[in-house]
Amino acid sequence: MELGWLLWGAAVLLLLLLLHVLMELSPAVNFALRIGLYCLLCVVASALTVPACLLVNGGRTVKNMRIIKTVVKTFKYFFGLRFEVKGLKNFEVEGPAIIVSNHQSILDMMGLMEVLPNNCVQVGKKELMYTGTVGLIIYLGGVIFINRKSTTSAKMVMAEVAKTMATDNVKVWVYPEGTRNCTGDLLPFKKGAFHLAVQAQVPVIPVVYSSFTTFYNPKKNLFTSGKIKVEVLPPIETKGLTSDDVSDLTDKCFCTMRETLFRLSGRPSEAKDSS
Ligand SMILES: CCCCCCCCCCCCCCC(=O)SCCNC(=O)CCNC(=O)[C@H](O)C(C)(C)COP(=O)(O)OP(=O)(O)OC[C@H]1O[C@@H](n2cnc3c(N)ncnc32)[C@H](O)[C@@H]1OP(=O)(O)O
Ligand SMILES: CCCCCCCC/C=C\CCCCCCCC(=O)OC[C@@H](O)COP(=O)(O)O
Repeated sequence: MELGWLLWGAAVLLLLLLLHVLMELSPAVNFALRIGLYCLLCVVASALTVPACLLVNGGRTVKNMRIIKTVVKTFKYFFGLRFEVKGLKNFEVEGPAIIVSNHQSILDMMGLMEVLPNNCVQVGKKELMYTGTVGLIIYLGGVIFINRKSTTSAKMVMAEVAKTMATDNVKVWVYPEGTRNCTGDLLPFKKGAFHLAVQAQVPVIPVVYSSFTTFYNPKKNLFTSGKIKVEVLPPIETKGLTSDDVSDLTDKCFCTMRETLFRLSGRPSEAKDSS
């Protein structure tokens, strides 16, 4: 019996040593293992957090986000990530608001939880519901699911959210690029978030995360430790705006966020580029 345990111990040690050597030798193995660890953490942490959410809050509610946030905020220590946050005071608006931010990777969930204000739900693609325990925890957290393949259905869900935001007093977090983009720049913004803000007559609060490209790049199998700068920008008011103003509002927000992204990432702005 004792020899059996000893052999198991030796086997585990050998495996860890082998993984370490492979990680040192091959960037691809290093990347796959670190992403694998992140996914495993998400799956295991979700499985443990589901019962906590059910016991404390009884079912699907935005209040569960507080529990999820506490858990996810510990993940950064596994990957040597640091966050430098500025402008949290800008979240302190009276009542609901639309929060928009850039979306670079599945790692964004760590940055999201670093600054997430109370009573705030995210808009997510419906496919996330089918990711096992992760889908379950996201459902319990009150995430609003949209079908990106059907504009009509997505618009209907957003219109419903515009109606209930005020009564439920929730903030809604939208990734206006609509998909992940880790190029160090922004994709053109979809207009859903801005229609929502105008329909509900609530401010838009932009949040910008510096580019991950110095420490995370799937194409180059790069995933090391790193620092992420986060800035919560002043709210953009929408009182009195109509659907005719949505394009201008979208453009204004895009320009402000792009300028901030370049500044935070130490990249010269377009204006400086051309001079
Ligand atoms: C324990 C650990 C576990 C971890 C736990 C972590 C928990 C947190 C989970 C967080 C989940 C985060 C998930 C992130 C995502 O999934 S991002 C992807 C999904 N999100 C989005 O796509 C949002 C952004 N997209 C939009 O806003 C789109 O506009 C959308 C509403 C989806 C529609 O898209 P699409 O079909 O592509 O159409 P267009 O955008 O091109 O629009 C077409 C025309 O319609 C007009 N429009 C759009 N919306 C509206 C509206 N609400 N009302 C009226 N009109 C609307 C739009 O202006 C276009 O017309 P014009 O071209 O302007 O004439
Ligand atoms: C029974 C099924 C089991 C499935 C197991 C799947 C396990 C998944 C495990 C961990 C994943 C962690 C994900 C954390 C949440 C990430 C949310 C996110 O970033 O979604 C991407 C979405 O914004 C945009 O998607 P696309 O860029 O358009 O694509």
